[in-house]
Amino acid sequence: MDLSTISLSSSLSSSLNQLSLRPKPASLFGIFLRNNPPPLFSRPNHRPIAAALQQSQNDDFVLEDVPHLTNFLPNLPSYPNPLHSSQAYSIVKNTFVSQEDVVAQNIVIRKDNPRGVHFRRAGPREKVYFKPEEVRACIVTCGGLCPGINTVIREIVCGLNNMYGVEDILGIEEGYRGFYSKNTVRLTPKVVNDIHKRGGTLLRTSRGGHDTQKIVDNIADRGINQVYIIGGDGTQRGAARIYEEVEKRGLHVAVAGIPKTIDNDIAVIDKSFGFDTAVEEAQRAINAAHVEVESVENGVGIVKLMGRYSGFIAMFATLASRDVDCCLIPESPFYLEGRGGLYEFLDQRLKENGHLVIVIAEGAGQEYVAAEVPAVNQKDASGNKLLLDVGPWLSDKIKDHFTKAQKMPINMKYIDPTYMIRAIPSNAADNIYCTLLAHSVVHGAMAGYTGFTVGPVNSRHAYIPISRVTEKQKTVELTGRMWARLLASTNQPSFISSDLEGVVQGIDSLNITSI
Ligand SMILES: Nc1ncnc2c1ncn2[C@@H]1O[C@H](COP(=O)(O)OP(=O)(O)OP(=O)(O)O)[C@@H](O)[C@H]1O
Ligand SMILES: O=P(O)(O)OC[C@H]1O[C@](O)(CO)[C@@H](O)[C@@H]1O
Ligand SMILES: [Mg+2]
Repeated sequence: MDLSTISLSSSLSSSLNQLSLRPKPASLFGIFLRNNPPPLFSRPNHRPIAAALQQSQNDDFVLEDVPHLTNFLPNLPSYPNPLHSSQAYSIVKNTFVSQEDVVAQNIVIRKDNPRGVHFRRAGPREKVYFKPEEVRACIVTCGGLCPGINTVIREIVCGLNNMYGVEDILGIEEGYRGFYSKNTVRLTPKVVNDIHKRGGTLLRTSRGGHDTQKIVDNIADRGINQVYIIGGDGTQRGAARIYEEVEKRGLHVAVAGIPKTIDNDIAVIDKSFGFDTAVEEAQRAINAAHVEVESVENGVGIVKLMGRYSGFIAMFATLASRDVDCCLIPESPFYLEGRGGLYEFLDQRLKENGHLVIVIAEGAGQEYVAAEVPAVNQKDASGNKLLLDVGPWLSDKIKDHFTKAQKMPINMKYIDPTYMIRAIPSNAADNIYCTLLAHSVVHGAMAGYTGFTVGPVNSRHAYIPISRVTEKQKTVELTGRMWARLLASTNQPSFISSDLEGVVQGIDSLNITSI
């Protein structure tokens, strides 16, 4: 295959760019961090952390710390954590997380490896920086829907109330613009009691409308002193700007982000809440497609799943199903014609089995669709590029191939369950996950941390600088074992020609860590 005929999809080139040619020794990295802290890197305000940083001079232990209110309000008083007298927590052996407890970002290391990046462990601290009776908290939800948003809302409200005795909790309606264009709603354990059984968000959501000055003016005017922001990468960028403005104004306000997106494209954390529910629900659509196509002659099923820039839902739904013959994702190129192309594969698979199922992420193949339909280049209210609909495009291309080129009629069944999958309530596992997320973020804000997000890093919840989760979108690693497992399970072509394969393998053999 002539390499020049494969225009590297933007997602493939970004995948290959993932493998940066960065020198290994983390001591450079460690020194880099200490001398060039990320924007929200705070000066340590606790003796133990300073000691840890001192320690890092020796063994490249790097703490990516999160800001604390005392960084810019040094005389802020602290109080004993009310959990000291909580009946539920009184039997817990180590109720409080030590200031020295950190979570390692890399847990597969070798004896001589530097210890690398660590984050503060999430959880209750001995001291809090808010009197419960003085807390006025608010919760806002932004961006696309995802299973579990209501569970996070519920557990923030119940966590604040049951663990810390906080009564004054407000809901901001319809995303960021709700701060300055809507009345607030009061949230109590009674109001949120059963919302976890419903999909969507009790507070409604929106895109666009982020006006940092107007939002912070409103926070100050309303006397709000804790802000819980549930949203994806865009929302968290907005949360960072709110935190920076709050710090600039010297307000006693904790700003905390809870990462949310069905695409699971949030960096650093193991996975985003609702992702497992979405993968589970996608099985119903894939199964329906498989039943349809195996019940007719030459049945071809296409199921389009969400995944604007990252193909995690498509990849995991395919691996879970085992009824999928080909999975197409934004990160991996594919081409239709010629040796090793999709048509060749479909011809062969239809001859072998008489039916097949394709799963395609909505962000896959955009450059091919754009080559055939007038570019729209429209953006949504948040500035995200609107996708061209690759599902019907692929369905038509395959139908044309078989009816015109192969003179063989096929039975095409196209299913688009994208919104069905993200509008459902979270499953049991995600409900537990959402509860831990909500408790972690409440403990963090009460302990005076701010400008942070929260999530599991190697399955231990940690406080992560917002800049870390927004610096890049997490994408599927084409040279990773999970994608290899997928290729082995579907037996689909890799669509990476032998010429390019050499390049990708070469990068791999240099044992370059992908960022
Ligand atoms: N760079 C940014 N700075 C400030 N605010 C932003 C930024 N990017 C997005 N926002 C705001 O965050 C909110 C949500 O952003 P967006 O629509 O991109 O969804 P998201 O949070 O990325 O979630 P998802 O990807 O799951 O849909 C919007 O109100 C948008 O105005
Ligand atoms: O919610 P909207 O504006 O229809 O946008 C849909 C997009 O939102 C997401 O669900 C999350 O970003 C994407 O997977 C999808 O492309
Ligand atoms: Mg987003």
